[in-house]
Amino acid sequence: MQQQEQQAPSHPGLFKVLRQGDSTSFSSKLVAERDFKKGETIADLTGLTPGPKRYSSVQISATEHVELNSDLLYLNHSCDPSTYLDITKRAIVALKDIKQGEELTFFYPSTEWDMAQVFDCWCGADKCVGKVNGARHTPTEVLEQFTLSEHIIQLIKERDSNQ
Ligand SMILES: C[S@@+](CC[C@H](N)C(=O)[O-])C[C@H]1O[C@@H](n2cnc3c(N)ncnc32)[C@H](O)[C@@H]1O
Repeated sequence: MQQQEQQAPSHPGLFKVLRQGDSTSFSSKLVAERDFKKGETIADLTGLTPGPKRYSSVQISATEHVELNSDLLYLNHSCDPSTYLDITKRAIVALKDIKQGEELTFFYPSTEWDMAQVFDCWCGADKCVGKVNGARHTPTEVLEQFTLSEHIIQLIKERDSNQ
């Protein structure tokens, strides 16, 4: 899905898009509209549609990618993420207690093996990985610090057994 222009919020009361910059700066973000407890399901992932790998897609298996078709498009990457995408349960889940107004983020290599759009991370976390290009390009000891999707765990095993 392309950048959304002033559409009705997809998840009112849960999170909203904070639009900033222009469409080429990719600087908009998603913020919580209420508090969430660690482990809480923030929302189910519904309305997913299959498609090619793109900057906006999420990988759901070794070979499949989907578009989120909601404000979740604006979920940025962080190396100290506040959420993870539980691909098995099709849900976005809080990784820590989140306060209203805080940004919702996830660790992109937790779902993405080899990303379509590589970028230098702006998160500033102590353990920031720097260049974000997908789990394929990230050392196993770094990935092991994060909550990862089953398909990424499997792909890491295959990579490491071939070395
Ligand atoms: C699906 S978009 C996320 C929403 C995006 N911020 C926007 O305004 O459209 C993914 C893109 O956002 C940017 N992005 C997300 N997280 C980032 C981060 N931690 N550091 C730098 N750029 C990031 C990158 O350009 C990435 O390819």
